[in-house]
Formats: sequence, C-alpha cells, structure tokens
Amino acid sequence: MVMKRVLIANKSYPAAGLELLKKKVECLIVPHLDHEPESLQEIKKQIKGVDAVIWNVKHKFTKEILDIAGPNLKAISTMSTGLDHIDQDAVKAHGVLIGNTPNVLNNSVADIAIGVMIAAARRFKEGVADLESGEWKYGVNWTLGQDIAGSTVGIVGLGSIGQAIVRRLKGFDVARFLYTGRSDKPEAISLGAERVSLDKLLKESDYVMLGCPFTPETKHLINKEALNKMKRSAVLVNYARGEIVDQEALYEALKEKRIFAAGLDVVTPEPLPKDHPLISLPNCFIVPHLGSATYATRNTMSTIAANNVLLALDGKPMQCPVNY
Ligand SMILES: O=C(O)[C@H](O)CO
Repeated sequence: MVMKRVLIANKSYPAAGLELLKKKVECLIVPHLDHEPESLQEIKKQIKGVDAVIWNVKHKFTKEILDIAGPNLKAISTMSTGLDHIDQDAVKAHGVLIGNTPNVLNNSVADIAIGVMIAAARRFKEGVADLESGEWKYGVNWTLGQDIAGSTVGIVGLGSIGQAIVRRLKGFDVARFLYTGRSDKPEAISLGAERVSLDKLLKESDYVMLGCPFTPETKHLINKEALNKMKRSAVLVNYARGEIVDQEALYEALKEKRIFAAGLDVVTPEPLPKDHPLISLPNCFIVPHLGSATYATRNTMSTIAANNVLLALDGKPMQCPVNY
C-alpha cells in the first residue's frame, strides 16, 4: 500500500508530533523556519500532491496554495488556536478538513498576558534599561507604575484564555472584571465578570486586555478613537493578534502619554523590524509572540495537530476539528 504523504510546513515542528506522524505516514519537512525568505517557495514546491498538511501560522493558507496542492489534499491542521491565517471559505469549497489546537495553550498564553501586563504597568523596560546603563536612580518618585489590586480589568473577548486570565487575576485582588463580546458567556457568572459595551469597557478599565479573534470586524478595533476613550493611567495588553490594534494610533497614544503603557505579545508584522517605532518607546513592552511557547504546550500542540491529520486520513473525526 502506498504511504500517505504529509507536508510539515516548518522545520521546527516538535518531535512529539513528528514521531506520531512518522509511524504512519511519509513526512515531507520544509527545511526552513517559517520566517525565512525561502520558506514559502519551498512549501509551494513540496506541497504538490500531498494528502495532508501541518501548517504554520506565518503564511496564509490561500486558494493558490490549495490549487498547488491539488486534489489529493484531504486535511490540514494548524498548530494554533487562531485561524485567521487560513482562508476557511476556500478550504471548505475544496472539501478539505481543517483542524487546530485550541485550549491546550490557554494556561501558557494567560501567563504571558499577565507577564506583559505587569511588565508594562510596573515599567520593567525603563527600569531594566536604567539598570543596564548604570542609571539606577533609586528614589521615591523613580519608575512608579500602576497597581493591579483594586483595579478594573476589561477583557475584550472572554474566551477560554480570557477566562484563564480572570482566574489568575483573582489572586491579585482585582476589584472588578468587565468583558465585552458578541454574546453573554455563561462562565462569566462564576468568574464574577460583567458584560458591558466596548465603549464602557474602554472608559472604565485600568487594564484593557485584547483576547478576541482577528476577523474583518476586529481589524483596528483599537484605533485612535478607542484609545482616546481609555484612561490616561490605563494599560493596553494584547495577547490575540497584532492586527486588532492600529499600531500608528497606539504609537501616538503612548508617545503623547494618552495611555500609560502597552504590553504586547503580538504585533504586526511578525517578526517586527528592529527599527519599528513601537520598540523605541519606553512605555511599550513587547515580547515576540511567546504566548504558547513552553516545551510542554508546544509538544502537546504538535501531537494534537498530528492526530488531527492522521485521524482525518483514516476517515475519522479529527481530535480538534474546526467545524464549518
Ligand atoms: O493562535 C494561537 O494559537 C497562537 O497565537 C499561536 O502561537
């Protein structure tokens, strides 16, 4: 019997998933990291005729890619919760199944969101810069930040990661949790979070946490107008997708101190060029999309992605199917 062929679109795919795949299918591994310039060309070369794909989050999975892959393609799995890099309509039209890896990264991403929240609120970037340049000017007014205890935390999109953030922040003595989204979340009742309009959330929150998916509707949801509604002492945290924020407007708001600080795990583009204006700001703390980057989480994500395509190739339901 001819072995099925699975393309792995990134050479850094974790060993846990790879071992599972290798037992059952022939693996074609793109010999590049997804941000390397040769990556997409190589993917296009290798994808022809494959039965399934483990996709990466850097490149768009488009109709063009589907057409190059051809009619053998039965399934793709992304190693992410987010699906904004996949043209779901095109994939659906070709009858190809999609899987993703939700929930297993909730804890790691929630940890990073709180990490950048504290780093921004307590001015880690300025403090560390002063320390490293020998400018440790300890004094009662030096590098003062914002508290979490007693604050109002507003979550835009109270999904499973947002809920993990609320559970953690309960230990920080937050006074009030607000959230906004398309519908009431039943889990909000036990978490003690109140659903409000985006407008109210922006005006009343000390921390605005972005956790909604990136869609045409959420592109630049946080623009100049939204930033102007926030408190001058507020901290913006983004652990979802860079495109949800109008970065030019954010730059202006941070530079003019119209908001206090931002803590970002996601930006546009990724990787962010090292001379990007946001990096120059002392009150903008950025980490390079580290949300799910722990050994355990990435291994688990890789095994789910592998199971997704293996099950689909066997004609069974995926472990984490994207239903459409
Ligand atoms: O969408 C996700 O799962 C993460 O952002 C990928 O790292």
